[in-house]
Amino acid sequence: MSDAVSATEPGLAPVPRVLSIAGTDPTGGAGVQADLKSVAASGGYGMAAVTALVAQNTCGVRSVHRPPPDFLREQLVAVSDDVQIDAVKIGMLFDAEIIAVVRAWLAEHRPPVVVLDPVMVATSGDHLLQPEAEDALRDLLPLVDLITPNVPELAALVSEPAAVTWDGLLDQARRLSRSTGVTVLAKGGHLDGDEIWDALVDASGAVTELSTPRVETRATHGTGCSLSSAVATLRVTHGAWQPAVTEAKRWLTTALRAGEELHVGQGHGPVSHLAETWARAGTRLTPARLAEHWWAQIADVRAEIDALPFVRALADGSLGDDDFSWYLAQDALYLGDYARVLAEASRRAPTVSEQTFWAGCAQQALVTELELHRGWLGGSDEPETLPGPVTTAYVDHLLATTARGGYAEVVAAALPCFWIYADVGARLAEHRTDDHPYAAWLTTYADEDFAEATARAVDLVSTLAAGSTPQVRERMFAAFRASAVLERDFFAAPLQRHDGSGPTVEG
Ligand SMILES: Nc1ncnc2c1ncn2[C@@H]1O[C@H](COP(=O)(O)OP(=O)(O)O)[C@@H](O)[C@H]1O
Ligand SMILES: Cc1ncc(COP(=O)(O)OP(=O)(O)O)c(N)n1
Repeated sequence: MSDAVSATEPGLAPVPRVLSIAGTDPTGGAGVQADLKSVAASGGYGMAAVTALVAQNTCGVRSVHRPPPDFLREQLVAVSDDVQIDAVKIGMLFDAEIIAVVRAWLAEHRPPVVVLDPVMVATSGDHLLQPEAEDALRDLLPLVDLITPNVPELAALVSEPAAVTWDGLLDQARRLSRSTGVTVLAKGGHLDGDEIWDALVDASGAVTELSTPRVETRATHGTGCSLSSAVATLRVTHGAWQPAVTEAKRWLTTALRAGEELHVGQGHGPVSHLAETWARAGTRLTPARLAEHWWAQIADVRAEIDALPFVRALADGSLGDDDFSWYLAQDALYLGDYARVLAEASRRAPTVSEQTFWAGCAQQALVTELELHRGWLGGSDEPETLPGPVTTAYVDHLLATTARGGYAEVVAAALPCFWIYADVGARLAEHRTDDHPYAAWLTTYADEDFAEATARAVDLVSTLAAGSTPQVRERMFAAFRASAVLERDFFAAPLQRHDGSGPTVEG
């Protein structure tokens, strides 16, 4: 049975239908293009009526074409004649004639939620509202439910110089809210500091402050547009401003953090509106990239293994017989339980092909265990050596993962024994010479079937991880890394047992 949530499952909140009334940005970072992505990322259905066409990119505005105001009226009426609008976000209005059209339409239709981002001057310094239209914009304010000015916009709306302190900004926001009767979201992004403060201020003077760490990035184009349209959408879902703003800011911070990954433009690039959605769906993950990433994430452990005295002594042949035999005995003990874990992976496997693969690996682990006893350890099928603390810790980790975790975590925990062993083994095998004391053992590392099984195991686990939720993927990686650390300790144990130091399992 699929565990996907049906798009029409009872109990889900209805999808907010959100109309953006704004200008355009052909590079997609600001204006209606940003609004549509922000609405979608916030769970809404986005619509757009265009006020002005702006030739701009991440470096600045080149020119503005304002279509006849009547055509904006036609767009608005076409939407409202047909669609029940749950929220409106208003952005760039450009001049008094456009403002008059929006004002008349709002007065007639009164959508339940109206958010106004009083766009005036772009970061590049270009005017997106003609200065002589500021009075018309002020007159529009009482018709909206939330105003979201940045520092210079708030200053312009209260006809004062820009605030330079947080208290100064709050004071202006209080006065704007009191004079208009409208809640204000004052944005402090233009003030200095490692923390960015924003505040919701309502007409009664009540203030809710919200802070986020400043994201060090050049990708800040369109943050105001994106935040206001996300807030409009989330206000419909949550029914109140504070949770809507809190959620929108959390989302925007993630989008800001991922903005530079988009490599859009040479100036101030856009935020990555859908970063969170892509991460949740694993859209940008391929099994190959994930495998590369996991391998890189254990580079420290792999380097420590290569530097271990045991591995070096095995390579140059200086390893003592006793230590070598002890290592083989521990390996045999480990393999007996490792085979049980692989058999359990086979039992839980979702496809016959995976079931067969893990069952084959379990059988091979047992064959190798028997070969160790009968060949290398000279005789009995029964172990004579007791498991050392690292062997016990490693086996306990695998068995606990099997007991508590799902299939995905079990196979992730099982992977380092293939992958690290094959990797270290391939390098050790290069040291084989005819007179090497461990020549026969080093030959076993070059086994082609094991290399093939390792490649299949890496592919199966990385495919599973790439298709899992971030939570499951995180648990898989934790199980994988813990096994990698225990692999290291397993290689360290034969010589460490002489100096009494124990395993160094990470918490
Ligand atoms: N570098 C940043 N790190 C974190 N949040 C930011 C950053 N820049 C802007 N923001 C947030 O984005 C929103 C809009 O920012 P702001 O720069 O104040 O307005 P505008 O984009 O309208 O000029 C605010 O909520 C602000 O806190
Ligand atoms: C069409 C259009 N609308 C608004 C803006 C300004 O966007 P904003 O979110 O205030 O972001 P920046 O000015 O910081 O990019 C715009 N550039 N274009």
